[in-house]
Amino acid sequence: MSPPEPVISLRGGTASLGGHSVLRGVDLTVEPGEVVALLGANGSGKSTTVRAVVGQVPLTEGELRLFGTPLRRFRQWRRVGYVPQRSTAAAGVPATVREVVSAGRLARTRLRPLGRADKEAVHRALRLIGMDELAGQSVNALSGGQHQRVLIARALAAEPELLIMDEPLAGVDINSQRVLAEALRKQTADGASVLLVLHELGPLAPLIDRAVVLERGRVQRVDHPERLHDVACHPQDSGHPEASARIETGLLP
Ligand SMILES: Nc1ncnc2c1ncn2[C@@H]1O[C@H](COP(=O)(O)OP(=O)(O)OP(=O)(O)O)[C@@H](O)[C@H]1O
Repeated sequence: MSPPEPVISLRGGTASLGGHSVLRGVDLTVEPGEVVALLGANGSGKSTTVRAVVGQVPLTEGELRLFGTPLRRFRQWRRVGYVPQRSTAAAGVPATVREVVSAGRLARTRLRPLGRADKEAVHRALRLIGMDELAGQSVNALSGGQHQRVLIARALAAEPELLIMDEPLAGVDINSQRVLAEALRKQTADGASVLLVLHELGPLAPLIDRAVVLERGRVQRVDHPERLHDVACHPQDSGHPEASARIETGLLP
């Protein structure tokens, strides 16, 4: 039997934005069930890499496959959940938390009314992310961190096999970070694969199988869990006093 195809396979990904070369030959693989973190300093190309993976930034060179299918032929977007870098896309819309999270089912329902399975998936996502008590509240009454959690719940409601999140911890307090870590642990236990852009690993550290560190649009290095765990959890023991600061920029010693 041949091994399963990687969920994401990017080879030599090259892209330009506004006439500037932003990705310069990025290789990135996410195997089924893996949790991969993309780290790196501001402007190193993390968001552009994930936007290329979801087809929002065209590659000028390189090859990208999702679930084994070249991107140009890939149509199964309901298998992919994407949470963009902190956005207020839902603000200003006269909608409740539940309604925004229900939008995560659109790729499955195609504007048909939500069925029982859809409602259950929405309820599960709200509970997973600790927003069930706020389900009936207007999204305009939410704080920035709560907003971020709603967008994460919207992605989870789609029950994606691949979850891609760009800085999901930004502006989210430590308790909510733990809630998110637990939600992700459950997703991966159910077989989901995850690609995360992070500045700090925080409570997500134990979940991460591999960290790909970008520098100026290239992969600078790939780190494995033992090392990540040591540096994230015991920076003072790593022999590098600035280790905890460095992990925030992806510049591990
Ligand atoms: N729309 C755009 N037009 C021109 N340049 C852009 C555009 N978007 C991003 N860039 C540039 O591309 C480079 C990579 O940006 P990107 O957002 O991918 O970095 P990042 O690693 O995600 O950074 P951060 O940690 O700050 O979010 C940066 O130099 C940025 O200025």
